[in-house]
Amino acid sequence: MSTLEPTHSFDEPLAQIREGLRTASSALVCLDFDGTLAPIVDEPDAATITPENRAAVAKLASSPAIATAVVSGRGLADVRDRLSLPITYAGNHGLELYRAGETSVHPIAGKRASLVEEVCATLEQVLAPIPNVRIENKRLTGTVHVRSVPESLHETVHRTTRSVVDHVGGGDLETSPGRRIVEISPSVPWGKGDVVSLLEASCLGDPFVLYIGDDVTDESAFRVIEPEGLGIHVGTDRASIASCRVDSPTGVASLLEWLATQGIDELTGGGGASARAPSLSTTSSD
Ligand SMILES: O=P(O)(O)OC[C@H]1O[C@H](O[C@H]2O[C@H](CO)[C@@H](O)[C@H](O)[C@H]2O)[C@H](O)[C@@H](O)[C@@H]1O
Repeated sequence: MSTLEPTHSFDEPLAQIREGLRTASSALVCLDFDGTLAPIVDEPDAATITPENRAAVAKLASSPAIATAVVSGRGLADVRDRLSLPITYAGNHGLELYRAGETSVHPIAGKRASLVEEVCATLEQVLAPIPNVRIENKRLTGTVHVRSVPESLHETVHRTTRSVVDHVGGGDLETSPGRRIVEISPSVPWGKGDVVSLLEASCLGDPFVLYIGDDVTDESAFRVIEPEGLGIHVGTDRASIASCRVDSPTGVASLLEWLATQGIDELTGGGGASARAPSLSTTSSD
């Protein structure tokens, strides 16, 4: 288990990325959206990728040597609209995937969308008295937001959500935690880690894989890519199994900008445009 403290020199993770890129035939860069490319905000609809992150992802997308994917808990159409860049997108924690012009949906999740719909509709009614609670129906999954709900009512929201999910879903749906949210998903053994493995398997040769994310659902992706690849946790508010971290979406932009310039040169053996080294730090193990 990793802890957030102490942080060490920035040279070690960068050296690992350089080495990984130098010895790989391709690279896969996977990015979470909320809290990674976009700062966390109170209103989910208002989340926006920072201009720096957009510019860096666009640069990465233009490199044939690097496959870039956004892997989000948001619905696929929602997250695609928020970037509108020609890359791969996995929505609903990997239950739906858009790549090379084609969309695929996890077959069991597709069949359980009506249950998610029913849970969301029920929660809209039973949670109506809770101030500022927000229910996001993402078709294959749902999210109950408590960020703006008074702290004293969080436990009520969590308990009510679990109870409705058990009642309507009867074992076909489950709940899991996120950043001031309760996620409602089909109980299938498929998450961000699985979709990242799928993307890795379809890369040319033996790719170097980087995954950058801030939320608990990103941990499954860190688990599948390390130690050959590198997991980068965004934030300072909780422990992560990722061996490296940056402190905010601003730090993510520096790293992506570095990847899109010097990183591509390491991968392709180019001469090297220089970019300022990003502020990466390693996290030590307990
Ligand atoms: O996997 P992600 O792309 O990080 O998506 C996870 C959830 O992100 C969104 O909620 C989070 O961001 C909101 C906007 O900043 C914030 O208000 C909320 O508290 C966060 O949990 C999104 O609304 C969810 O659907 C995603 O599952």
